[in-house]
Amino acid sequence: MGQNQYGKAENRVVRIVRDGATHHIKDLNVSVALSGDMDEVHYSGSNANVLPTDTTKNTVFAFAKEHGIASAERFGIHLARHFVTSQEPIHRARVRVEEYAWERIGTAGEGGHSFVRRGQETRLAQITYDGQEWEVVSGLKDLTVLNSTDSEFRGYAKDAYTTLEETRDRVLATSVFGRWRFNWTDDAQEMPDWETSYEETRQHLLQAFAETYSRSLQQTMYRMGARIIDHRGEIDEVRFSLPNSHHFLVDLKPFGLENDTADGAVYFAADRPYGLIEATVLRDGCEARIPADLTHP
Ligand SMILES: O=c1[nH]c(=O)c2[nH]c(=O)[nH]c2[nH]1
Repeated sequence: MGQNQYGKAENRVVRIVRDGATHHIKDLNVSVALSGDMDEVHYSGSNANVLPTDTTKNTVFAFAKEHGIASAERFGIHLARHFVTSQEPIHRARVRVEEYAWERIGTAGEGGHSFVRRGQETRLAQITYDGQEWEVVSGLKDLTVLNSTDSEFRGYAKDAYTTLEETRDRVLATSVFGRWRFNWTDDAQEMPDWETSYEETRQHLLQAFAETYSRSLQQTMYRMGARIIDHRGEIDEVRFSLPNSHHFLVDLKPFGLENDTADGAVYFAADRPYGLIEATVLRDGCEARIPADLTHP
């Protein structure tokens, strides 16, 4: 018997808090994975150590009511602690959360109960607890960004199969899948403010994307990670997976039209294949722990 885990995946929990006529919404997709003393479950079929996945599902919904959802991370911490400390055979809990953002329609008060889904990105959080140490990895996916200039790609290695033309002015676009690991690992440490941390980290990432004069997506990506490490002391590791969403200049010569970047051009936005540029950026002295090929949930 090798590594094994079980739990209920993708519990879609929506919590509404009423503050008079102004309502607040948290919309999560929560996946629980438990592991521990489970060999017999697989060998003999004894379920004595198995807390049903149905129970883990119920716990997610009950905790949303009992404890509220201050943040995806806080909620995941509550759940992981509960499973590991209340069930002797469970030695480790991993809670993955996707959070969907809602934006108020109109002002709080009159339109205080009307929301429109904010489609920019999905927020991610993964909380792992083994009874002693915490690991919190937060992040986001599907945050699509584009620079319409200040991006070049030239001076690269060439061989017999190279046809790509060098460019000093291209569109740089990607859909950010980023994760970052916190150095909060112990209950004795002061917990970060998860909501502020998320908003600020997201902002640093966007700012670095916008402000970097790019010689490659690799360089831009490194700047995004380095800016987070420089400004957010609670984060030790950032991992990015960035598709290079190629925008090719269309050849319009057959129609007697020049299609030149300098005075605004027409591009073909190709969806595949795409370059896939990935890296981990680390604080000095820290080790990489976010698996390179981790996907969600
Ligand atoms: O930013 C880029 N990095 C690459 O490694 C690469 N390769 C390529 O064909 N275009 C690009 N662009």
